[in-house]
Amino acid sequence: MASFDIPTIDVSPFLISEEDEDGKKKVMERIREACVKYGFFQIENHGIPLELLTRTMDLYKTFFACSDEDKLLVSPKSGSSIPAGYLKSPQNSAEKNEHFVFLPSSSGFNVYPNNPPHFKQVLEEMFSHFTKLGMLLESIISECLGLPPNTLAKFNDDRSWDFLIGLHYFPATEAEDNGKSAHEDGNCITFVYQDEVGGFQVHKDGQWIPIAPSKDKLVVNIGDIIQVLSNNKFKSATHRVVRPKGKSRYSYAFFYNLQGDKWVEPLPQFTEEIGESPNYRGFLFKEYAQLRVKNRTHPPTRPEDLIHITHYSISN
Ligand SMILES: O=C(O)CCC(=O)C(=O)O
Ligand SMILES: [Fe+2]
Repeated sequence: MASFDIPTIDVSPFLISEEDEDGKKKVMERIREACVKYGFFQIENHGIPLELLTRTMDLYKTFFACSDEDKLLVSPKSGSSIPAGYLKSPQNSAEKNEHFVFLPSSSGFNVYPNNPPHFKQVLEEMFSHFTKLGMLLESIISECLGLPPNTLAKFNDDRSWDFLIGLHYFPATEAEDNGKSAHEDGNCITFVYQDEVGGFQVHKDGQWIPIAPSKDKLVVNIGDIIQVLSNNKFKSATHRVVRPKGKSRYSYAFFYNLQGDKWVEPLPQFTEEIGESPNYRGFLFKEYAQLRVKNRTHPPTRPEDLIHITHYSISN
C-alpha cells in the first residue's frame, strides 16, 4: 500500500487569542491545497480536550458492549429525517457495523440509554465542541474558496441537521473485511476520530491511503455539498473502512450538515461569473439526504445502485 503523509494542519492560530495573521494565512494555504488535491486532511491543536475525546470513545465502547435487548430499547423513534438512536446495519448491507446517532438536543428525537450513565451529558458536550469546530472550518473553507468568510454560514445558519454518530465495526471474517465500503459523505464537512485499531482509508490517485489512528488529531473530510457549491473546485473525499480480523473497531464522526429545505446548486461565483458550466443540477437537500439514509437502512441488492452525488451530475 502507498505510503503518504496525510496533510496534518495545526489550526491553533485560529484558536489562540492573539492575532496571528501570518499563522492564519499559512493554515489557510495548507487547507486550500488539501481541499483541492485530496478533499481531506487532519487537524491538530483543534481545541477539543484530549480527555473528552477519550471519554467519548470509552462511552461508546461501554454502550456497544450492552446486550442487544438493552440497545434495542434505544431504537430510533419514527418521524425524524435522520433516524436518531441505535441501529445495526441490515444483513444484506455492504456495511458491517452497529451505530448510534445523536442529534442536537433541541430536535426532540434523541433517545438516551440508561447505561452508561452521563451518556447525554458527554455527548452533548462533545456535540457542542464539534459544532464550534464546524463553524470555524466552514469560515476557513469559505475563505479558501476565495469567498467572504461568512459565505457558508449565511448559506446555512440552521444547525438542526448536524449529527454525531458512534460506530462499532465487527471483526473481519475470512471472507470479508469491508466495514464501510467506498463512499463520499453527503454533507458539508465531517470530523472523524478512530480508536487505536485504525482502518480508515482515503482514496487518492487510484490508491487507498491508510490513515494512522491518533489520540489527539481529527480527520476532516470535505463532503458532497462543498463539492457541489464549489462546482468541483473542492473535492469530496472518497473513503472507506477496512476491518481487522479478530478485533472490533470503534470510531465516531460528526457530520456538519445542511438544513433539509436548502436548495443546493453550484454557486454563481464558480459558474456564470467565471464562464463555467455547472457540473450539477440543483436539488433539495432533504431529497438527497433521504436517498442517502435509504442507502443505509434499505441497501439496494446491487452496490452500483447506491445513490451518490453523481445522481445530480450534468455531463458537460
Ligand atoms: O468509522 C469511520 O472511521 C468513518 C465512518 C464514515 O466514513 C461515515 O460514517 O461516513
Ligand atoms: Fe464517511
